[in-house]
Amino acid sequence: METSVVIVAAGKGKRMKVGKNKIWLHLQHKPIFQHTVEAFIQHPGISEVVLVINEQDYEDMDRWRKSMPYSVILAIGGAERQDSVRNGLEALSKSCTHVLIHDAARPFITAEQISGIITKLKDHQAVVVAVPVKDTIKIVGPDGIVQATPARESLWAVQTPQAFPLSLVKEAHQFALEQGKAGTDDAMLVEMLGYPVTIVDGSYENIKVTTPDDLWFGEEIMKRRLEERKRRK
Ligand SMILES: Nc1ccn([C@@H]2O[C@H](COP(=O)(O)OP(=O)(O)OP(=O)(O)O)[C@@H](O)[C@H]2O)c(=O)n1
Ligand SMILES: C[C@](O)(CO)[C@H](O)COP(=O)(O)O
Repeated sequence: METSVVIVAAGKGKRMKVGKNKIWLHLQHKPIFQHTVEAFIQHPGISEVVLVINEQDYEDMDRWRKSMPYSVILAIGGAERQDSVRNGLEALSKSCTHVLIHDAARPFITAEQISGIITKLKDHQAVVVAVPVKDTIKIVGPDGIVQATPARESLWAVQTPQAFPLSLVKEAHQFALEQGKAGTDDAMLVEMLGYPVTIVDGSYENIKVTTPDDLWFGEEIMKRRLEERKRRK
């Protein structure tokens, strides 16, 4: 089993409202995407890292990559996240058998969570990190009227990483492309092929930095983790 990671960083960051791709914003003096890349690069279970970026970020990203003491493969993203993932999968080396797919915008992923998903992948087809939802979720119609309230016990908020055998996730993306299907995560495309997807416990800290309020929350998480690390030394 040779496991790689595809980290997608080719979004626009529109909801962050800073006029540029949010992955360049800093948390604890480091760009968001660098925290994410380092979580995987330092993990013994990960063989290679493919970072999917915007074409217009290529020059800056190439400069950043050359200044780092580790190797990252760059690939160019597409219009939607699904297109970026597909391009990233194509950039993986021939020896790769399994892949984790992760959002660059989730820099709080830990080594323990990466290990957990890799271990689970040894005897499951598809594995996603998720947490039970804390709020009551309602299905609301376009008229603003509540249509249903699903039982909370069965609702999980799904995060990344999501992990798959490479051949399976490639087949799922190819199927979606041919059928014109879109999924908001990669597991959804695998579900369309009829394969079971298994949950592994995530963390409420593994947020996707999406809106401005996520930045101050993220700073607090990073600061606390750094202090804990210092205390342990
Ligand atoms: N065409 C796209 C769209 C998204 N992403 C990546 O997918 C992850 C999750 O997407 P999201 O947080 O929604 O990022 P953005 O698309 O950048 O945000 P927004 O929807 O606010 O523009 C991010 O790491 C983002 O860079 C990508 O690689 N290619
Ligand atoms: C893949 C994902 O992070 C799982 O929660 C999420 O669906 C990405 O969503 P977005 O549409 O890119 O915000």
